[in-house]
Amino acid sequence: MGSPASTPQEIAREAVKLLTARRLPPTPDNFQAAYHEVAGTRPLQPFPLAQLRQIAQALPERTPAQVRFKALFNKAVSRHSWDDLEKLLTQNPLASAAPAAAPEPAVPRAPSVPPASAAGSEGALLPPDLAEQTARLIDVGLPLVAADDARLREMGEELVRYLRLEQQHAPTLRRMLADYAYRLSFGVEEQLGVRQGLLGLLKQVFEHIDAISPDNPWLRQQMQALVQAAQPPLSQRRLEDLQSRLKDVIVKQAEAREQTVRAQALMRETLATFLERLAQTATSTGQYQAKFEACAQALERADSLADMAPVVQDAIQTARAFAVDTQRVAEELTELRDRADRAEAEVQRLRAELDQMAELVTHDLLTGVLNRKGLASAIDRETRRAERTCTRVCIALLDVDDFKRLNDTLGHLAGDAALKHLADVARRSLRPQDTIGRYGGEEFIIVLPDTTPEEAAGVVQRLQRDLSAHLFLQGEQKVLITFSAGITELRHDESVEAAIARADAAMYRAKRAGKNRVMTG
Ligand SMILES: Nc1nc2c(ncn2[C@@H]2O[C@H](COP(=O)(O)OP(=O)(O)OP(=O)(O)O)[C@@H](O)[C@H]2O)c(=O)[nH]1
Repeated sequence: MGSPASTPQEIAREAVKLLTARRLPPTPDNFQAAYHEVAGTRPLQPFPLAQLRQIAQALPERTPAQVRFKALFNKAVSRHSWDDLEKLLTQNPLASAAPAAAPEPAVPRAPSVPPASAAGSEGALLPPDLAEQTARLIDVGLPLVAADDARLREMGEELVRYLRLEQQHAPTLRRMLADYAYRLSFGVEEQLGVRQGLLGLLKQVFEHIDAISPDNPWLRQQMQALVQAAQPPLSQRRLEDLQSRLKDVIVKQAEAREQTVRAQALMRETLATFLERLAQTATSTGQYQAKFEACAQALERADSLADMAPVVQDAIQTARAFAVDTQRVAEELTELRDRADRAEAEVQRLRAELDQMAELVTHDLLTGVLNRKGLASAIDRETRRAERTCTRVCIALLDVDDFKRLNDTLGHLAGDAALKHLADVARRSLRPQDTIGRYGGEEFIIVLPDTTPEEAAGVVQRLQRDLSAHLFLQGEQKVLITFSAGITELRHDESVEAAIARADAAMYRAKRAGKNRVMTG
């Protein structure tokens, strides 16, 4: 070889010579190798276009992030750009954080996290307060979202632990958050499905109970209220109310069923015995009557004392048998009376038992709101909740104005309907967390959790406005129902009775001040 080749033509020529000298066939690969050897350069690997296109085709496209990743991959391949491919494979979160196990299913994902270099945060540390807030956010939600998913709970707890370390590495945190969010999206969807399914089931159960309920207007009304109450949105209070109403329904149903069964059994038994005795008495009386008549005829026909003697004997025997039979009937009747007495005692006992069961009922029969007993437990529950959550709870005592006059002019039934109207408007007007109950006669109590006396006054005044907007209809007549109210805050260190007495005193002040107003005590 002379002076080193410097132009491509010279290099090519030298390369051909080299192939000839080595007796190698001039294939493109051999020529390329000889060319680089002469030029003293590194042989370039050809760009594996076909193989990369094959890989691109196999890439999944189930999530928006995957679709984006595939588009970028295809673009880099079309441009034969190793640089773009390298960037894409090393910096894209989808490539670096993809779960090793199953491929990602088609679930909506949060917009993908920008590449670390783009965010300029590679290796950046999270401010401690932000880390703690994020940890709390995840920690607080875990019992709900991971209740039925042990893996999600594990991932959440791991994330919380990591966030509570002294420092967090941004790419690691990004990966952990992406994995958690990905799994969480399933968990939330599952929980929503379960919730909807349960509500549907509850509604079906209520409708079924309604269909088999005895024809009792109160029960029917309660069942309809239950079906209505089992609609979203649900709250803990609504569920407690549902539970308490369902208890009432169960007690009432048991009561109605037992009463019916007992009454039917007693009636059937008494009737059967009565008919049996009637038949017996009729038969035996008829038989004796015939015998006595036969004796009388024989006596008439008898001419002598000797003829009479057997007839008399027969008559005496018949009379004795009649007496024995009568005695037996008397004894049986006494036994029947004893049985009736025992049945009566049983009915009394049952009635006492039913009275006891009625004690368990927590809702007012007329208006459907809580009764005194239900109110007592609602107040107790809210007081304890307020203590636990360090919040305030108020009660408002409402007394309908001039109710006696309404009863006197429109009748007692209209008075009843007016109370029901008030309860219905109140139920619609009050906030979901408030509870109303009938304290007695024309008095109602509203329990207002997490409320100051001023806010409570606002709630009650809104109810007054709603009552003016929804007049009570009695036939053609529109009647305005007003009430006076006393409001007080429940204190932890006093009895409920003391608080009610204070609300009552405030309510009386409202009456004296001209009615249809609210006072705080
Ligand atoms: N229709 C009906 N009336 C009731 C019921 N409970 C109590 N009442 C009547 O409510 C009336 C209350 O009368 P009062 O205590 O004099 O009060 P008022 O007429 O509302 O007068 P003020 O309270 O001073 O506005 C009485 O006549 C009771 O008989 C009920 O369940 N139905």
